[in-house]
Amino acid sequence: MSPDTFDAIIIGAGQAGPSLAGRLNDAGMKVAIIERHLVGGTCVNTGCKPTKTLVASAYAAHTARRGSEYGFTIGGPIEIDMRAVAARARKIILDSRAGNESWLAGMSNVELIRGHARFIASHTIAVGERELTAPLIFVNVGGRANIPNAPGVGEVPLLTNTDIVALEKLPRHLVVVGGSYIGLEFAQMYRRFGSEVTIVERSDRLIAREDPDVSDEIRAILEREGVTIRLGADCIGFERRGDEIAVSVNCESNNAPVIGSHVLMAVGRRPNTDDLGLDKAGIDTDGQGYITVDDRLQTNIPGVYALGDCNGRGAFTHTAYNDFEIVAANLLDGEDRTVDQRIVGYALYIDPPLARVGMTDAAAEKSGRRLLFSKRPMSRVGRAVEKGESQGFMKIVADADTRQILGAAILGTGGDEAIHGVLDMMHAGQTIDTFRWALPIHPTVSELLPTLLLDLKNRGS
Ligand SMILES: Cc1cc2nc3c(=O)[nH]c(=O)nc-3n(C[C@H](O)[C@H](O)[C@H](O)COP(=O)(O)OP(=O)(O)OC[C@H]3O[C@@H](n4cnc5c(N)ncnc54)[C@H](O)[C@@H]3O)c2cc1C
Ligand SMILES: NC(=O)c1ccc[n+]([C@@H]2O[C@H](COP(=O)([O-])OP(=O)(O)OC[C@H]3O[C@@H](n4cnc5c(N)ncnc54)[C@H](O)[C@@H]3O)[C@@H](O)[C@H]2O)c1
Repeated sequence: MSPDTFDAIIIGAGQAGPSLAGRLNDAGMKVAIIERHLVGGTCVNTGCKPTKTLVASAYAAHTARRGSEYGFTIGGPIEIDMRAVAARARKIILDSRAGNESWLAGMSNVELIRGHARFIASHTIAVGERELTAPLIFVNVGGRANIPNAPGVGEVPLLTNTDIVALEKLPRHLVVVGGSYIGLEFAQMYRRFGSEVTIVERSDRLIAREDPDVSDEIRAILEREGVTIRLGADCIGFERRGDEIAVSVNCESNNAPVIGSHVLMAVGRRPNTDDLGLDKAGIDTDGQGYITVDDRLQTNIPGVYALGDCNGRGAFTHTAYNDFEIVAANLLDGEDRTVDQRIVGYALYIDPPLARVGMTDAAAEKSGRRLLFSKRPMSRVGRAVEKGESQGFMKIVADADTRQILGAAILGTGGDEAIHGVLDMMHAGQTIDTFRWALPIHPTVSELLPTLLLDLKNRGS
């Protein structure tokens, strides 16, 4: 049987694949896009979309409970209907997935093939009985929750993001293993829905890739809402206790386990590359299974590219999408775009959100530059005070010699939007002296960014 020939094959219909299919289709190329599970991938079905939808429900409930602070009362306690909450998320998922599917169906040169794809040679893919070949192959297979090999794994039910976004029952006590993006978003959300929540984190602080002041403030925000935090959990293990699960935190016998009704595992992701036949194609990976790519996202095999979470160069929807933009610009528009040109920002959607761009203070200090710092509490941001949401702070670190912004964090209301002012200035290569003269709108969180720049000082001064 000779393989079906295409101009391009895309494996995975997540955050890069469908957009790339669209561009290749418009260029008149014959394209196969292969999806083994749900069109839209993680973000649409079990990641960003359902999570942010659930965060919105939790925020509404939290604000309703704070009614008296705003001058209104609600006739009775706030009751959460988890079936209705889950149904709202499900609708947004299904609408988005259907939108993606009809978009792909409308591409006349693109065939969507359902099934698990694996390489059988460097430019040949098998899907079930069918074989396909193309000079260009784009791997966009994403990742899944990593479940570590700890005592009790396989013996007790453990939830991942896939299960928890569809939960229709309120846990009595949710134990969240991992205090980073996934763990923190679900921890606060479920506390607001009414569960008892404990975060169990191995490191000695939450979201340890951020600066310590960010970790400390996030901890304080969560503790104010009644989330229990157990840090330094270096000996995770699970055991059934009747209907509940005992999660051991430390191995010392005097350290009591946490007893929960449900356990969410949020200890990182692993790439979906172990069942892809990469060895048959001779495609290199790193020690953790991420596909090795150059700055133009090409693997060691010419014509084979890896985009999105599976290349280890980003772990966000916007980095996956930007991978598509880079590859499309280089192949179709005659541009020369590279991954190292991008300045990455991201947001952690607790409330208030943490928005970040560029370097942390710690990374800036390590770089050996002469630095300027500025920090302002959200209690001195009028818009935050007026909204009754004044927890957190905003801060910027800049290079004292080049006068360029190196990084910023806004842990505060509206921070996920306001950070783009900094991100855009950094992208445009502008200095603090240009940004300082931008005329912002009052009252906004962004209006304090120029003021923050005026306050930049050496750490000692
Ligand atoms: C709970 C959660 C919340 C998140 N929230 C955010 C957020 O707010 N903002 C943000 O930027 N990012 C967020 N992310 C991360 C974001 O979802 C991912 O970075 C993004 O989905 C990566 O896109 P991708 O295209 O690389 O992979 P995916 O979206 O995972 O898509 C990969 C696709 O490939 C398919 N596939 C895999 N192997 C094969 C195969 N062999 N054959 C055929 N098909 C295959 C999969 O079924 C899947 O559909 C979140 C993630 C999680 C888990
Ligand atoms: N808002 C967003 O953009 C968003 C939201 C959710 C997820 N995501 C993406 O999903 C990815 C995965 O998120 P994540 O939070 O699962 O992973 P992560 O890699 O960001 O953090 C994992 C956390 O688990 C801890 N940990 C690891 N092993 C442990 C153990 N045995 N016991 C206790 N703690 C342990 C780590 O110290 C770390 O704090 C992120 O890289 C992120 O890009 C993004």
